[in-house]
Amino acid sequence: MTIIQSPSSNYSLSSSSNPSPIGFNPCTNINVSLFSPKKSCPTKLSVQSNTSYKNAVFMQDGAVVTRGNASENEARLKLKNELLSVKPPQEQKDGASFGFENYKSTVSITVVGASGDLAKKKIFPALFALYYEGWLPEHFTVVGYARSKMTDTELRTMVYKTLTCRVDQRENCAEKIDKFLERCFYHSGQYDSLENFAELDKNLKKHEAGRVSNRLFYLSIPPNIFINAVKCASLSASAANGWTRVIVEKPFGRDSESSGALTKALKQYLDEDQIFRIDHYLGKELVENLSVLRFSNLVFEPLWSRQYIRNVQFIFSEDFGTEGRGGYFDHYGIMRNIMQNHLLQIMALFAMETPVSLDAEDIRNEKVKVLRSMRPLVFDDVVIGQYKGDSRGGVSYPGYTDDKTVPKDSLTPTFAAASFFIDNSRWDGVPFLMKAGKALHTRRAEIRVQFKHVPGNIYNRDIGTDFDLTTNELVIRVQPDEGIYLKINNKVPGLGMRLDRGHLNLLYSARYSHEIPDAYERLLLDAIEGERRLFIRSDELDAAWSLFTPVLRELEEKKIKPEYYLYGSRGPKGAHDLASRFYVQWGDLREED
Ligand SMILES: NC(=O)C1=CN([C@@H]2O[C@H](COP(=O)(O)OP(=O)(O)OC[C@H]3O[C@@H](n4cnc5c(N)ncnc54)[C@H](OP(=O)(O)O)[C@@H]3O)[C@@H](O)[C@H]2O)C=CC1
Ligand SMILES: O=C1O[C@H](COP(=O)(O)O)[C@@H](O)[C@H](O)[C@H]1O
Repeated sequence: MTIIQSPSSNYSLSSSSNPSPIGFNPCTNINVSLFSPKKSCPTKLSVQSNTSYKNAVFMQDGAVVTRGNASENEARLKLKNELLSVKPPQEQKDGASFGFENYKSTVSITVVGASGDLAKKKIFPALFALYYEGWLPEHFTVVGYARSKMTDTELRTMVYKTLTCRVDQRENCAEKIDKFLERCFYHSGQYDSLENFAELDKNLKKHEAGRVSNRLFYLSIPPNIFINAVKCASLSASAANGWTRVIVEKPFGRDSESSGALTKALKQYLDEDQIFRIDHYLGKELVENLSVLRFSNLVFEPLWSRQYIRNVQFIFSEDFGTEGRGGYFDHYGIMRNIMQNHLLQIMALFAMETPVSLDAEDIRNEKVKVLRSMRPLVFDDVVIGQYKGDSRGGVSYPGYTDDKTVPKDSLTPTFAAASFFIDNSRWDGVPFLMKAGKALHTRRAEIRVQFKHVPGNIYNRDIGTDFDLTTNELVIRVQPDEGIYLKINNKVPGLGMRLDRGHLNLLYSARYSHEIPDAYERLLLDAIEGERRLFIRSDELDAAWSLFTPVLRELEEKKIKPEYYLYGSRGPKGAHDLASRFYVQWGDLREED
């Protein structure tokens, strides 16, 4: 039995399914019911389905209101979406009939900056994947908004070119694409025009057709126009009788001051709980799994402290440069682009205490505590690098400053390594190392946990002299080839006694047949459902900037020259020197690791 409490009303949604406590069991009947504490409201809405889900029955107070095909997940979702937005009769505009139709709500998703790179690359494909898999509410509309002139048909053609059926071997992809595109519309307007947003409002109302309207605005535009767009969306196009939420893309400023100013400006027009600051790394499957791994496995949680862990590493590398985005990148650099947000967020999740519950506020409270317990970075904790051109095997690779949008004398780091300490009782003295770089030898993102050596190890003489080789290491590979593996020492089979290092390996592609959803799918769905757990709260953001701002300022004021490294290499030597100060080796040094 699960109970979902509606954040916006006094309703709770309970669902039960027998006898499958975990996961989806296709051979069960399900009951999903809504209980309202207010007497004037219907007391029970439910769906019952037979084993094939062919003829699910949706009921209100025991009377059948509709029938239809439904899988268990779809039925749950449908009821959840439908019922959580129910308003008691006195709050309904017409105040009269209270049939099932009146509870129906709709979600309008406006992609602001629809003509841009992120919208095409990530947002439209993610929305389609959600639609394809049945996660979007029954009534939804997607509206692209930008200055470019486009018709609905032109938008659809543009979106169509970005869509693929993410889920392998699934049927009806073309049909689903057509159906999805029928829900997509375009509205041209300026980002700072209240009038243009008022026209958008009219357009949205047309599609919402009198239903309870919920509106999500995805700001996929350059940061200098965020505030204008938020102002116009909020003043001219907020939902009249449902929720209004805004997803804001990074960068959230470039230091404590600018971030604080952005937050202040956003809060002139929105409440904090309407702002969804996206960090797409929090939507990645393996990052989502971090808490599950730790808090639901007895074998890990007791080891998660200074007592057993020697150091923790957060590693991000890309095997391509800034190609095409150099202009944007040069203003921010790798520390703002990857470390201050993606890696730091993962680190906070990794190191937090057990939250009181899985509620967004409980989790974010714990993350803030970690961030506030960390020592701000100082100059000596940081190594910076910049890639230069190389040619190998007849191919030439451009240097960072060869990018036409980058100033020739740019000192912007494309690589950085840094060491952190969390001054609390759990982590006192444990180095947390981060490195992030572009144009390196490989593309990967991972968390590496290196454990302490076994004290008085009776097998020492069978191990050899390189004790680092015997370190137990837990690797959480966020991408690519998602997986979790633990390096252990093992006896080489045979009559002698020789140890080597083996991997206990949970490779996702071998274990799970489902394709892993893109991070944007999870985050968009969460925003639609009002789930804030994976979005950044303003105090988290402040704490994150406090850690980085002093050192970023010092690097820039002193015009510190980055250490150069070749395109496609493993990055500057300084990163190794930084780690060795703590008697640590980066775990990704060896190819087979
Ligand atoms: N692209 C990516 O991979 C990522 C992007 N982001 C963030 O997402 C947001 C959108 O990124 P992206 O799609 O790459 O951005 P784009 O540069 O592609 O801009 C999006 C749209 O905004 C409009 N626009 C661009 N520049 C201006 C301007 N100076 N004044 C007014 N309108 C402008 C254009 O639409 P029109 O002219 O039609 O109005 C453009 O199509 C940014 O905040 C970015 O930092 C974050 C992570 C990754
Ligand atoms: O936020 C950003 O992330 C991407 C890397 O994201 P991934 O999901 O492809 O790993 C990075 O390329 C970009 O520079 C940065 O702004």
